[in-house]
Amino acid sequence: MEELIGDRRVEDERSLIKTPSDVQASAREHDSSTSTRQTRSVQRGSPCFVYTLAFFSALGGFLFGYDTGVVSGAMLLLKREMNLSSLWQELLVSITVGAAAVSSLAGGYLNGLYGRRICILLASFIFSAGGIILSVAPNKEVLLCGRLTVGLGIGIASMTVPVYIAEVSPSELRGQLVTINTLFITGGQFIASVVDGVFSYLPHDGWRYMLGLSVVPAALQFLGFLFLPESPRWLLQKGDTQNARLVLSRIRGGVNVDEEYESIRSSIEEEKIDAGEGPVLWRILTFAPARRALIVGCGLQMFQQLSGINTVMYYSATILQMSGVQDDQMAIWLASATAFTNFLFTLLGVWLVDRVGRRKLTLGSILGTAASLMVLAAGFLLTAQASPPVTFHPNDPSLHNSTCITYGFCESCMLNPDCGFCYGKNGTVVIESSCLPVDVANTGAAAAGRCSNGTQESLGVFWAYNYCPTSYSWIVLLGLILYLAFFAPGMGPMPWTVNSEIYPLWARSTGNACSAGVNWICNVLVSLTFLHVAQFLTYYGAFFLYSGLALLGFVFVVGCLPETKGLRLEEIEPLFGRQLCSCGAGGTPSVHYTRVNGGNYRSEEDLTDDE
Ligand SMILES: O[C@H]1[C@H](O)[C@@H](O)[C@H](O)[C@@H](O)[C@H]1O
Repeated sequence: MEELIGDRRVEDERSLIKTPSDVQASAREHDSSTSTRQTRSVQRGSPCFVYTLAFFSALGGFLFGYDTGVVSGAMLLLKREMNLSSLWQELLVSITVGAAAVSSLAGGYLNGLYGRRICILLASFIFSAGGIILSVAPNKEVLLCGRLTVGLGIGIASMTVPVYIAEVSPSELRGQLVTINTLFITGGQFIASVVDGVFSYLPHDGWRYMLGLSVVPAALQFLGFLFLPESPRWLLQKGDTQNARLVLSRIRGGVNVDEEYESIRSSIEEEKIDAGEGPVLWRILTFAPARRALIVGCGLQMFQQLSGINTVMYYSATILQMSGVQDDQMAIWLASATAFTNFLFTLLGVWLVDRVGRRKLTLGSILGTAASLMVLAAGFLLTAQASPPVTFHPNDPSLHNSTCITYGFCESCMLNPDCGFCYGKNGTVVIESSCLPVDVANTGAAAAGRCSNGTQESLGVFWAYNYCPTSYSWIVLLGLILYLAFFAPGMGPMPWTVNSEIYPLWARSTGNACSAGVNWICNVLVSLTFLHVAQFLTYYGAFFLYSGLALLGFVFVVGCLPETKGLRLEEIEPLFGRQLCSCGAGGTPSVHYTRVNGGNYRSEEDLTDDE
């Protein structure tokens, strides 16, 4: 070991011999000292340029949100105009998420090799090409091609943008600026729902505008990034020291960047030794602190999706319909209201992240998410228990072969996606109710019988697809609002923010690629299985399940997520020097990684570290 320490410079050693508790103590110091933060900002100069960089990069987040959000409204029109079967509808929705999963993994390799800037340019180019293909598509095969193309863009953007923003931001603004990316994701989802609403009134080709409009932000981002710089950390890693210093000083508003530059440079020197030999993923898996960071990063992304955000968003229009909004045209605007609430509460997250820190924000958010899911589930449970019986059996011979007419209660009827509940009302009491097959081209009406024109309040006929009339809808609505209020500020953005900062530079691209891949894979899994889970466990069972998974996530965060607020990216690695699932705890670590100018040397206790 002595030989290894050898002739390296002593000053590097001083800054790098840190135990995890030292680093956490420095985080706490930072926490308590607002004046330090202010002094740091003054030293850093105006963050105006950094905000510009964050804005143009976060357009990638906007496109991620827009392209995943816009498809639901576009599909309503497409299925009629192109006569799409449900298999084609599912294909068009899930191919984008599937392609994002694959390209986020590939994005790790591209990021390491060509840099963040090239990857963002590539993503915006792909987004533009995808938007053009979608807007001119003559048939469903070309549409599929376009959806696949935008998915490739989303995957690359989703893993590159947070990394780029984290690497250009000063530490005291990093949390806020990376979280702005998630604000743009939810903003993109909201704008997509408004665009869906506006163009749904066009009799023809409305979907072309919905899908094609994404070209505008994509082209803006492409043009912007032609003039914006590469991440100074990536430049330094590639040995381009001159440009790295220039870019850093430009980003920091021309103030003296010697200290920051030196700290990044010496950390990169250190990492050359940490990094070892072989493929990066292998090196991450065999180097304990990087491996632990990867487990924490992937775990957070997994629990984000397993808490059911995309299911709740998707199901929100129905939840709101349950609460009494019967007008079908309204459904699309109701989805906008949910998307707006998600956006609004993400804004709260931007405000909180550098004030309360990542750990507290995530803990509060996931606990509240679990509790709100229980409220949602309880609402569905009460609704199921009070489910109205089927009392009216229509004589129409075309219905005799339908399984829908075999159901005795609304609950079992609505759990079959081919059926809906048609009923009348006497005050608040449901009367003359039947279970009828749904019109496949328009789920707002039955295929035959009294409800074949959908709900007609003037005639006293009501059509409920996917839900049952209930007086407990207020509990479900309360659950939905609480869910968004808790999820959006913490569990929505924190997995992206934390992942952008916990890996050492040599492992950052690959670490983010893997965790973004986990996010997309879990996203596909949850959305593809939701209807089956609901049929098997009923809706309340499904939401109780998500709530249980969120509680599991809470335990994971309590044990494993260290606080990274206020620390420089180079100061974060030692936080993962202790055994996994004691990262969150204070006190003296049982395992020491002593960084002596170049290596993380395992102390004796570490030999027992086998997480
Ligand atoms: O962080 C985002 C955000 O919360 C979105 O609303 C959600 O659709 C995405 O899946 C998630 O990754």
